[in-house]
Amino acid sequence: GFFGVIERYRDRMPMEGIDTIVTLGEGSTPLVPAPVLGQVLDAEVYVKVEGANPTGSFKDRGMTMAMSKALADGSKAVVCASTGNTSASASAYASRAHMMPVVLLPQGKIAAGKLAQAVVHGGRIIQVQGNFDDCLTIARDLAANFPVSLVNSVNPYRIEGQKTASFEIVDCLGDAPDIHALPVGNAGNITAYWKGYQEYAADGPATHTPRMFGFQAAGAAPLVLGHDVENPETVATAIRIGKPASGSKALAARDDSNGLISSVTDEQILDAQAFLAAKEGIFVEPASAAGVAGLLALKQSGDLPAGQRIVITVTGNGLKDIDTALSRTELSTEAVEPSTDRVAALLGMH
Ligand SMILES: Cc1ncc(COP(=O)(O)O)c(/C=C/C(=O)C(=O)O)c1O
Repeated sequence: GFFGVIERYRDRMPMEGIDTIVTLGEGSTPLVPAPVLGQVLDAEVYVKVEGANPTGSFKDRGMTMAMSKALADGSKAVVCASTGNTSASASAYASRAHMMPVVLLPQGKIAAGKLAQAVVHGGRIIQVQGNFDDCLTIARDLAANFPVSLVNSVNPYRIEGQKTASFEIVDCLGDAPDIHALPVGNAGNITAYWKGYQEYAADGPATHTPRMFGFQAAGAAPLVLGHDVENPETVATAIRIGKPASGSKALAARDDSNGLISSVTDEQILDAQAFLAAKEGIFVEPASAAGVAGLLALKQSGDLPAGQRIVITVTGNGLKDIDTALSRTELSTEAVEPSTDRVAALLGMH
């Protein structure tokens, strides 16, 4: 029947005090084999397509839990800072729960698709003249001083919901992969995956945990540099974050899993986005391709062991940010009068 991630993994979720589930049927997303990418990486590669969630990103997994808890707490409004996908998801799930979404966005740095989502769901949208980190500081202050629930990934219920992606991967593959690669911004998602894999290895069907490979954009890589980045810059606006709220947890996931957190350039990110679309038929927004870009770079430098089973999470749907995707496309469209012969001729069909 109609179910989301809470119903599917209810016995592993903190349901205390929650009796109404706010859900849009999130989760159960495709785990797509990527043979072309596997060939290049000399690995067995699967892509976890999180853009297939109801609002087009992995945030929905966390939002169903955070919104259900906010409803249980009697909140009338929720607040979040966002680079776009959290606000899109919070707006949808808050509307579903008849709560007022308040979203704080870095002025002028949000992809059009994501802004459109917050607008149509009727969120109170405030563009802050600063970056995501400034927005998060304000959101946390508001939640601390006013009766609104904070639904950023510092909210543990977000992490609880997002860990379900690891469960799905293990349930599908029969065990954990050797390596799990994904983008890292505010670092909630890598924290959630690691938690899920640990839980499933402790008392679930997994016999081991994977190495966590996180990738940041070179212009927004505080976890690689070892210090905050005051003015993060990247075309991958979703991960244009300089002070990751879950940074210490991400470093723990890296160390405890014998993994790594590295950075990739905007060029590498956009090349990976184009590769995925052209060679595997998977269209993701720029930040989502950071994991693919990172693995390609590791292979290039001889730092990727061969023959591994690798899962790469691509975090958001390509439709969120079509301007960036189209900004580089060499392929031009062709116009022709309405005649089959003309079209056939254009296509070289004789
Ligand atoms: C497409 C996409 N890919 C990767 C990330 C990084 O995840 P985290 O490391 O858990 O932050 C985000 C994050 C977005 C926000 O932080 C927000 O929407 O406010 C994203 O939208």
